[in-house]
Order: sequence, then structure tokens, then C-alpha cells
Amino acid sequence: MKDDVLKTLIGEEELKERVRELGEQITRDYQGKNLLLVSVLKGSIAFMADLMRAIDLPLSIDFMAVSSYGAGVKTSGVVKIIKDLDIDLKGYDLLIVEDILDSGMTLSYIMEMLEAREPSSVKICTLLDKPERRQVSVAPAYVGFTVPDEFVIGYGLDYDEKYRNLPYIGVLKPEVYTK
Ligand SMILES: O=P(O)(O)OC[C@H]1O[C@H](OP(=O)(O)OP(=O)(O)O)[C@H](O)[C@@H]1O
Ligand code: HPA
Repeated sequence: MKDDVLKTLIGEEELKERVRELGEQITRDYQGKNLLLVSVLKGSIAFMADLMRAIDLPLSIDFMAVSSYGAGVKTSGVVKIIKDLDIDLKGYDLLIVEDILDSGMTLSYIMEMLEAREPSSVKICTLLDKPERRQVSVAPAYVGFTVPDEFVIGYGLDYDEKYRNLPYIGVLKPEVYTK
């Protein structure tokens, strides 16, 4: 698996430290609120598992699964809902937990869909932001790291459903997806 990684972009210790900082910030910002973390599967699993334990509040969690990339490195532009949330959102302060904000198609679609269900508030926490690729404007409240325009894998992020278990964020060798 390591042979397919061109370079490490964000190492394990750096990830851990930044997640801890985000958790502290969210803990401060959501005092007295009814926080519901919405994990967008599958990419956000590692981040969600670590972030929720870094937040010192009696929060709730729920999951939705969407997909727009299929087996490639470019968005299809069509966001498919594979699994919807279970919880009625009224009265909750939602924080959408994502692994990466790239074209913005996925998060703008999810934001609109969840806002229509009239929760108390909806904000975004994304581990990675790749602003050079943006097609639709999306404003995340929390960003872990800004990354360059390269296809990244690991810590939940996949290429063709693989590499999610890499414990750090790496750049995939272009020959893996061009072969
Ligand atoms: O800003 P965008 O260009 O829309 O890209 C971001 C989305 O792409 C990835 O999901 P993917 O569709 O690959 O599904 P996955 O989470 O199951 O990997 C990622 O997890 C985000 O949800
Ligand atoms: O760079 C990326 N890597 C993995 N999944 C993604 N989904 C959007 N951008 C990416």
C-alpha cells in the first residue's frame, strides 16, 4: 500500500494535534447548544471517530452516506444519497463532519437538504479544504488543513474504495489512477 503513496502530506501527529484543537474550539463554541454531529460517510469515519472524542459536550451523532466520485478522481457532479439521517433535526444545532471540501458539490447539496428540515443551525467542519478546485461556493465554519490540488488518500479518504485505512494523509501516485 505504501508503494502507491507519492508523499506524506499530513502526518499522524499533526492530524492528532489539529483534531484536538478543533475539538476544543467546538467545545467552546457549542456551550449550551444541542449539538448533533452529522458524519458524511464513508470518507469522514476516521475524522468523526477522533473529533467526537475531542469534544467535551453531551452531543448526539448521526450518519448519512453520499457518493459522487464513483471509481475516479473527478466528481461526477451528481450527489447520490445512499443513506439518510435517522434523527428528526428540529431543535438540533447541526455540525456536518466531512473529510474533504473539493468542488463543493457534495457539501452545498447536503447543506441545502438539511437546512430545509429546519434545524436550529447548520455549520460545516471539514478536515481538508482544497480551494483551488471549487466549483460551488461553500463556507465551512471549521477547517483542519488547506491542501493543494492533488488527489489525497488516507485517514478515511479513498481512491476507488481503497487506502481509507492509511493512518496519515498522503498524495496518491498519479500512475495509480492513470494506469
Ligand atoms: O467537494 P466535492 O468535490 O463534492 O468532494 C468532496 C466529497 O467527495 C468525497 O466523497 P465520495 O463521493 O468520494 O464518497 P466517500 O465519502 O464514500 O468516499 C468526500 O468524502 C466528500 O464527501
Ligand atoms: O482528493 C481527494 N481524495 C479522495 N477523495 C476525494 N473526494 C474529493 N476530493 C478527494
